[in-house]
Amino acid sequence: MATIIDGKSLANELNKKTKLEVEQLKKKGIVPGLVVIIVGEDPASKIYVRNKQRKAEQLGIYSVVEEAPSTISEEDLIGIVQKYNQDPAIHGILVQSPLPKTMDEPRVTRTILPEKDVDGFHPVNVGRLFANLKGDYPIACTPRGIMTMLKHYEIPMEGKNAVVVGRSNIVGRPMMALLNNANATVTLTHRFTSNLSQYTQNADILVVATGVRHLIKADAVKPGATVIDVGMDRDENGKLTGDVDFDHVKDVAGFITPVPGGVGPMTIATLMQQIVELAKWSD
Ligand SMILES: NC(=O)C1=CN([C@@H]2O[C@H](COP(=O)(O)OP(=O)(O)OC[C@H]3O[C@@H](n4cnc5c(N)ncnc54)[C@H](OP(=O)(O)O)[C@@H]3O)[C@@H](O)[C@H]2O)C=CC1
Ligand SMILES: Nc1nc(=O)c2c([nH]1)NC[C@@H]1CN(c3ccc(C(=O)N[C@@H](CCC(=O)O)C(=O)O)cc3)C=[N+]21
Repeated sequence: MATIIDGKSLANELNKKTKLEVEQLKKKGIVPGLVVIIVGEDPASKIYVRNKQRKAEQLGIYSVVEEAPSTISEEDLIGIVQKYNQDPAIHGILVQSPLPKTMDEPRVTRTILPEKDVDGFHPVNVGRLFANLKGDYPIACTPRGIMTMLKHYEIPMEGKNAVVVGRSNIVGRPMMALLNNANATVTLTHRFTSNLSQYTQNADILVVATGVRHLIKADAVKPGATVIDVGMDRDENGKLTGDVDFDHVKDVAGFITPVPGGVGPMTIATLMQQIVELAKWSD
């Protein structure tokens, strides 16, 4: 049976380090500050935002939640972002995704100053990542958190076959770049990939982020592979589950992340890590 990658306990460790960093910064008179901007009333989004705020407060990070109605205009939303661009108490700005369909989400993202872009979604930061630039810049939290897990469990990446399923700007694309920068041979697959399992069966590292419940079954996984499940799906009883058929894949894989308790907590912990880094870099 596979080793279960314990995202929750790794996230706890990372959060402890972050808390110490916050204490150090406070001695220098810097209080890391985060604003989460949420548009509309989606209950799932609201829960995530509340979780982020609670975690920030636990770690001593100053945290603001800005709730806007779904009827807000794009100009007014951009106005809110600009207000926090100017606010010296705020080091990280997160606009919760997705925005209402009528909005040009990339345009809103571009309005965030790259040095306050805690999600790493601004094209300047995406460009830095894709060019594998060294130096200090934010990176999308979910893929970065996954890299932290892979490193912690000493999963070899160099020269390995990595397959990413899903190509969103939040997960799949930055994941592709990070694995490539770590010298894996990366294949990026998506909805139009024909014969998906032909690729996944060849993966030493398989990262799945589609939102399709149990898309990946045991016969699609190479024995001994590392399987990272980003999906946050609901089964017929409303229970949280992933894009990977965990109960069967765990008998084939070498390492596997559970849902919940895998990638999710690492995403939040990485977000906290990155606010503190942004605060440090702004000094
Ligand atoms: N735990 C965490 O921290 C996070 C979890 N999530 C979860 O991860 C999942 C994915 O999120 P996100 O990346 O934002 O999703 P998106 O909906 O933005 O993207 C989904 C991607 O999956 C691809 N896809 C859809 N169906 C298939 C299929 N049958 N075969 C192969 N590829 C397919 C799509 O392809 P195409 O581009 O061709 O349409 C697309 O690239 C969701 O469940 C989300 O809730 C997301 C972010 C963070
Ligand atoms: N601008 C922006 N940045 C994001 O990082 C972002 C976003 N928008 N929109 C939505 C997705 C989703 N996302 C998750 C974060 C934590 C958990 C998480 O903590 N999950 C727990 C369980 C939570 C539960 O029980 O419901 C777990 O997997 O154990 C899940 C999903 C961040 N996202």
